Amino acid sequence: MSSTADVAQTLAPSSQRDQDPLPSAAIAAPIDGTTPSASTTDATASSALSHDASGRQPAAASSRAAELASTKMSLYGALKRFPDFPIPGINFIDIMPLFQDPVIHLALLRALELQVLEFSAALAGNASLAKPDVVVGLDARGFLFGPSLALRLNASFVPVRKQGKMPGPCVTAAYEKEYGTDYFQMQEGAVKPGQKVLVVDDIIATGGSAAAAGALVKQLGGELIGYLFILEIPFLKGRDKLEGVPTVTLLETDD
Ligand SMILES: O=P(O)(O)OC[C@H]1O[C@H](OP(=O)(O)OP(=O)(O)O)[C@H](O)[C@@H]1O
Ligand SMILES: Nc1ncnc2[nH]cnc12
Repeated sequence: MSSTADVAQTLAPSSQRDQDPLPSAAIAAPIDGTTPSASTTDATASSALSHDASGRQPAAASSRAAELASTKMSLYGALKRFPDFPIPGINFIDIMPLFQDPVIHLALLRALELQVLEFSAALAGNASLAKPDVVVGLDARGFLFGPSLALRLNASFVPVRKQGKMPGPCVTAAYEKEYGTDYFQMQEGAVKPGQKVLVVDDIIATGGSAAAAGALVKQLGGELIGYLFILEIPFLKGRDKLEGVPTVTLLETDD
């Protein structure tokens, strides 16, 4: 009899495709290859993202793109899938191996930073957009990298949790996901009215979880400036539920 480990398969790289941009200058992050610090500013990001007078990307931008492409290949290589988990018919994509090896873990965080910079670059100069004040991570896998990413972006981290896990007054949203119904909550006051919020999670499948989180952010008065995911399953059309909010994913697979 085969164990679940036996049926785990490494994901093959899928083709890259255009993705909706995150807002310009929305997210400041270190791009110079040094250890990220919490003092990175919008000015740091926007100067690094500027195109030169001829309209070409500066060397820093193209080397960032090359680094991102190569890192994505490594990340794909670490993912595994498990057919018929947690229920028959679901091809479960396991992101946990990304955190088992410190080298891959670091590469993931770096790739997330680079990805948001890539899309920020596409809209550089749009003054109405700003870096997030808050990174909101979804229970439970969004907690694995949300706080680390928030630190790199010099933003706060706030959780969205499954119902009944947090004390005090909460706002609640019901949602459907690929394999069932659930309820998400945020603590009242966790996001202040007018704060710019980036919602992050490991996977967007049907988009139900992410849409519910976005609804909670808006209920608290936050400005939802974007979504960021490690992996998208495009055939499930999760983006359709996100109402045109800028959405970035590092990787994708329909397999
Ligand atoms: O796009 P959707 O169809 O909503 O599916 C995506 C969500 O499903 C998974 O979480 P899950 O609810 O299984 O919880 P977990 O993170 O606690 O394992 C995943 O981590 C996403 O949050
Ligand atoms: N296919 C899938 N694999 C892993 N996590 C998921 N969350 C929703 N769908 C999933």
